[in-house]
Amino acid sequence: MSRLVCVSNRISLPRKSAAPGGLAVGVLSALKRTGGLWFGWGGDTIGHEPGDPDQLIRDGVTYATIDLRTRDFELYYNGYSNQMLWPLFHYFLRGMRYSVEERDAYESVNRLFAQKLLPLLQERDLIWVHDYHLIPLGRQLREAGVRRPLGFFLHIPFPNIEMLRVLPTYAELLRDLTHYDVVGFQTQNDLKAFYSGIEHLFGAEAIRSDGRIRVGDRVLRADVFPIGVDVASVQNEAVEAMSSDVVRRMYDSLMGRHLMVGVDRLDYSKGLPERFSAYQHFLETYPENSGRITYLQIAPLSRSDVKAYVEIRQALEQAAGRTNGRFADTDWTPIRYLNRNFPHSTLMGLLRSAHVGIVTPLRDGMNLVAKEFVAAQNADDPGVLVLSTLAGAARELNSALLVNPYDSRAVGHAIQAALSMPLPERRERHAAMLQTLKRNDIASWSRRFVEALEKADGTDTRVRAIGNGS
Ligand SMILES: O=P(O)(O)OC[C@H]1O[C@H](O[C@H]2O[C@H](CO)[C@@H](O)[C@H](O)[C@H]2O)[C@H](O)[C@@H](O)[C@@H]1O
Ligand SMILES: O=c1ccn([C@@H]2O[C@H](COP(=O)(O)OP(=O)(O)O)[C@@H](O)[C@H]2O)c(=O)[nH]1
Repeated sequence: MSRLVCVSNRISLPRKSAAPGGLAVGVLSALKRTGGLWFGWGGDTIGHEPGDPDQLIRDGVTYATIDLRTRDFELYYNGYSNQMLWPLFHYFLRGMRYSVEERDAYESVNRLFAQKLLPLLQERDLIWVHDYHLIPLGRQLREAGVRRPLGFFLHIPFPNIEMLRVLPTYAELLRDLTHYDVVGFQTQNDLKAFYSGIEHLFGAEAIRSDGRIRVGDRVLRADVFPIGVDVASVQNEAVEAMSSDVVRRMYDSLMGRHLMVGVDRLDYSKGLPERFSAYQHFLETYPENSGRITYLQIAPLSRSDVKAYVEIRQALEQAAGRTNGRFADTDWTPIRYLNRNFPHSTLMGLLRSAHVGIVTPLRDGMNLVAKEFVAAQNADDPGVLVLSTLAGAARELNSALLVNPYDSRAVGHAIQAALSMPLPERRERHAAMLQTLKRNDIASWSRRFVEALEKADGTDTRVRAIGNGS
């Protein structure tokens, strides 16, 4: 029997409320199914010298955390990961900057992760590395002698070679990815973009007719593994949260108005200023909605030390203030804008209470909130999802009202269409999306990826599954 080892920059410890990020939600669900080890940065402390990992065991999952030095946090996390790779991979060249010092810190923090992880590894482990912070980790582990199957999953979009080439070290990045046995992406588009890079660097002959990639004596599998949600658990959370104090108070405060909800980390890729403009456009074009709709935007702060995130925060405060200043009445506030995070279960209740779920990122790897909105609905009287075509989730949720997030007029129209959609159409769209979500849920995401890793191993290494989840 093998053990699953997940590695990610940030991990979500069970004693804390879940970190507001899809990666943490997804990895935790995967590990709860199979058991295993989750290794990474504890997520909220910096400044300590990284020693031996702290370990905590809960329900078959071992959480092993290390600290990050302040300088590493600055250069590796705020710098290279979030001011170079994040904007580049989301096609925002404007917010991007390259620094050799940050690139070196990225490399050395990956080496630190490899060094601290190595003593925890066991003979039959399957190792699954997550996301852009840790691309070089596979090579580092190979250099340290690890021969076990190594998988990598990218939670964010992968840029086409014409965009990737902007990165001075794009060739190293592509080469690093070839040290894994399985490389997974959210969508077919991301996979195609990866192939464009492989072809550019190694020639078309590196891509075999079965889609596998051959580089030197290594053959790897690249494929699409769209992350999903635990539909039953979201539904249960949502139903239970409806009677919680927070959701009831919010519901009562609506006084019968329609509710539109958005939930996004405060990140420029989520398209919040454009969404606020679209809402303003909607209020101007359809004035009959004045006083009859409340837009609740939950936007927990994220990466607050990075300049672009400070700027977006200021811009949004002003935009929300402008809309409320212009349209509010003595008994009505058009936008309720909250910079705080909520427990996952409470959020599911808020999503269930909404007539409209608004998810309009300018670019997003997947967007789990879009999937959770659908899963949380009452199937007899479901709300309507307005979804950006530029979110990975749009590939599967094609019965949502799909919009271009830059087109504020179209988004405004979609909000109006959502509010006036007849019940039979709402049910039909919701049923189609729910079926897709059930077919491709979080368990099938992790099962498919782990099976691909097992095949890479070639021996009987099947991962132990806890309970009867799989
Ligand atoms: O850890 P942070 O810097 O606070 O950021 C939170 C996470 O954001 C990103 O999430 C991505 O993964 C989701 C699940 O696959 C996906 O739905 C979403 O589109 C992505 O943006 C980031 O990729 C994670 O590494 C962060 O932990
Ligand atoms: O206050 C919050 C805000 C978000 N989330 C969760 O964080 C995840 C966000 O994932 P998504 O893929 O939508 O975006 P990301 O933040 O990872 O880019 C979803 O599961 C949300 O339900 C949460 O639990 N509490």
